[in-house]
Amino acid sequence: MATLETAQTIPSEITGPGHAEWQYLDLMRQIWETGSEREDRTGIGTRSIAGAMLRYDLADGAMPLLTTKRVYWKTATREMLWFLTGETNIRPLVLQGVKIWNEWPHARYVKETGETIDLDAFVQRIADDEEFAKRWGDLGPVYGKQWVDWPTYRYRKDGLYEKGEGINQVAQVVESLRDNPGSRRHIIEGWNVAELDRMALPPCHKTYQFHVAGNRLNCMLYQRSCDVALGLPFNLWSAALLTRMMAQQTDLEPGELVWMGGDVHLYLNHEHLITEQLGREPSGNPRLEITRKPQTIFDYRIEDFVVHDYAPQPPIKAPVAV
Ligand SMILES: Nc1nc(=O)c2c([nH]1)NC[C@@H]1CN(c3ccc(C(=O)N[C@@H](CCC(=O)O)C(=O)O)cc3)CN21
Ligand SMILES: O=c1ccn([C@H]2C[C@H](O)[C@@H](COP(=O)(O)O)O2)c(=O)[nH]1
Repeated sequence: MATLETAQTIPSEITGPGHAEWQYLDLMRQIWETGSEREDRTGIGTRSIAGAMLRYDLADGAMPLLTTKRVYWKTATREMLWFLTGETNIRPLVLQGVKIWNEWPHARYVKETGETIDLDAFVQRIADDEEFAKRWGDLGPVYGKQWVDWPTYRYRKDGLYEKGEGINQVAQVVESLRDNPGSRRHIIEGWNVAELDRMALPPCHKTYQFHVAGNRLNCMLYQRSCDVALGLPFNLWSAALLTRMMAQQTDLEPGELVWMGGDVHLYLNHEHLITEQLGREPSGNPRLEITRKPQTIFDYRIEDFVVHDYAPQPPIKAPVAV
């Protein structure tokens, strides 16, 4: 009875033309129809536009989780928890069955050793052989490292310098949100200019800024480069997830997620995905429940997250551009 009543009273803004997911689908259509075609680093080619913004209200557990294809939110959540550990080796992800970062270490291994090992065999070796993983599974000082252990240097009297203590930006932002909510400096930055050349990929979701409005916590993410078909569904989920965890830790209510993209593109070999997905309509309103309040932002576990009301349309597979 209660369910039926709820179903009948859902306002049209939520299920109909005003569904928040149309922002994503409209962006996809706009890029495909008007984007400028260009060659890109991966050699695949994209259609691309400069600058875009998406806004999602996170009140009442709402999440920007796409319903027009299945998004593997647990995979994205495991990746976020991995960032928060400061880890940059893919082995912990591999051991949890998360495959999204495998292509990059594999490509480096093949390039540097000249050995022709296929991706699955390489990944199996990362899982089985800790020493091998240490040597070949690292992505360099990517997100996790910069977020929780941004390197510093101390200058000595003799003119040389030595390593200082790393900076935990995530912990600092939790503190500043608690102690100085009105600050305009609640920023987590991944773009460490001096270390870009050692990263497998320079950060895409590079700048997170938090904003406290009353008792609500808003988050703005600037993403310099965005693979709209494969990356963005993950990036939206993860940014909203981080916002929710931050809000819980600072006793604030989740507010709005404002996503801003720089080079926002679709890969030319994703045409089948795009055509299929643009023929679908969003439906339903998935919600995230966090079942426990951990001691700190670094103590969340995958079991703490439960998604309700997620009945997506089928997944649409597409190759990732390496
Ligand atoms: N070209 C490109 N696009 C990206 O989105 C991307 C990169 N490179 N490099 C670094 C990370 C890795 N990311 C990835 C990589 C693969 C998938 C992917 O294949 N997703 C599939 C299956 C996911 C799964 O099996 O769990 C999907 O259908 O979403 C998504 C994000 C996001 N990033
Ligand atoms: O979280 C992510 C990580 C990566 N991407 C995409 C964006 C681009 O298509 C590539 C990165 O290539 P660059 O040449 O370094 O821009 O990966 C994403 O969308 N989200």
